[in-house]
Amino acid sequence: MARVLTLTLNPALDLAIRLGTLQPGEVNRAESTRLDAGGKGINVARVLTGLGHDVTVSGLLGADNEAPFVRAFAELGLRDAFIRVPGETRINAKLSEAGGRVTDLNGPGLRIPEHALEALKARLGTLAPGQEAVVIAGSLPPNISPAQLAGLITAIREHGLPVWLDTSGPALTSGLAARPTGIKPNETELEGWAGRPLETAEARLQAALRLNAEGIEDVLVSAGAGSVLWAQRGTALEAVPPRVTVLSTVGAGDTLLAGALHGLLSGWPRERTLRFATALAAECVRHVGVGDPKAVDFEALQHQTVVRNPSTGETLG
Ligand SMILES: Nc1ncnc2c1ncn2[C@@H]1O[C@H](COP(=O)(O)OP(=O)(O)O)[C@@H](O)[C@H]1O
Ligand SMILES: O=P(O)(O)OC[C@H]1O[C@](O)(COP(=O)(O)O)[C@@H](O)[C@@H]1O
Repeated sequence: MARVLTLTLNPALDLAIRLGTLQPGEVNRAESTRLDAGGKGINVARVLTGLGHDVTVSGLLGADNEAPFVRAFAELGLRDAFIRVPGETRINAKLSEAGGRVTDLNGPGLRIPEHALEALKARLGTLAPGQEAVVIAGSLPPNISPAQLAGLITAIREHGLPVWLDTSGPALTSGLAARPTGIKPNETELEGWAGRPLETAEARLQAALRLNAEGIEDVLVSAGAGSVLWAQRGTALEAVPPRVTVLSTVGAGDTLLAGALHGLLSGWPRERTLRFATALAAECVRHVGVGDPKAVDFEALQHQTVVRNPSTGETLG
């Protein structure tokens, strides 16, 4: 199994709220609420450690409400290398309605003192050697610039490590200039990079292949229940997720990325990797929390995942 470092610059406590139908402007009575340590890099770490990898989590964490994170890291067996910053980590509300609609309300996050980013860079200098892959995932805190993110990617790439980036907007655009090895945009994030709507499968395929040509080896484009497109060094595969009943889509993108990285680090063929990652992400949306490869029907979910060549439509496997 591999050693992996995940970086979450803007973690969050996820407040999962289940309710029948949201009545905006009214008093709503929730069926249940649950607070979990979250943020994209931490979710990726959750999945990877569950799959047997040796995972270190780092980034920038509010010192004033760190307890749920510290507890989660200890329970999951994650090595905690977060830099503590003054203040509280944000709380992101996730509303899941009975009909399957999920609404995310994500906070901006903490302002980061300059010395904390310097401390993180110094820590990365000691953490990076010996890792086999680094994942940088999630939004940026309000006063960390996209250029600073690009600087972090460059510094890690200088250690000769593959870097996967999952972010959006200007952070994605700027991060791409530092040539991460892989990215996992959803359709909207890919359109944000392209600067125009990508309405057809062919337009999304061409955009992903263009990113390959610009030096991004792996481009994994997710589109919810629709499909996953994986362009790798100029050739593409596509998967259609199995049909499942949606309870919470939070963590699905993180699960997809972690599942793909697991296959890559395990040296699996691409078709197996894409099938596994797509099915694991579909498993995730059936409940609160990340995808569980030990789910009793996970084998069946993989069988129900269709993997095909997006150019010819030929089904594989
Ligand atoms: N309704 C759904 N049914 C089945 N699988 C889903 C569904 N929504 C998401 N997934 C799985 O989760 C992956 C990531 O979801 P997506 O919404 O595209 O990511 P993100 O959360 O990053 O926007 C999809 O590629 C798919 O495998
Ligand atoms: O950093 P951002 O973009 O605000 O996203 C943070 C949110 O992303 C999550 O990691 C979920 O991500 P995905 O649903 O895209 O997998 C939540 O835990 C967290 O609240």
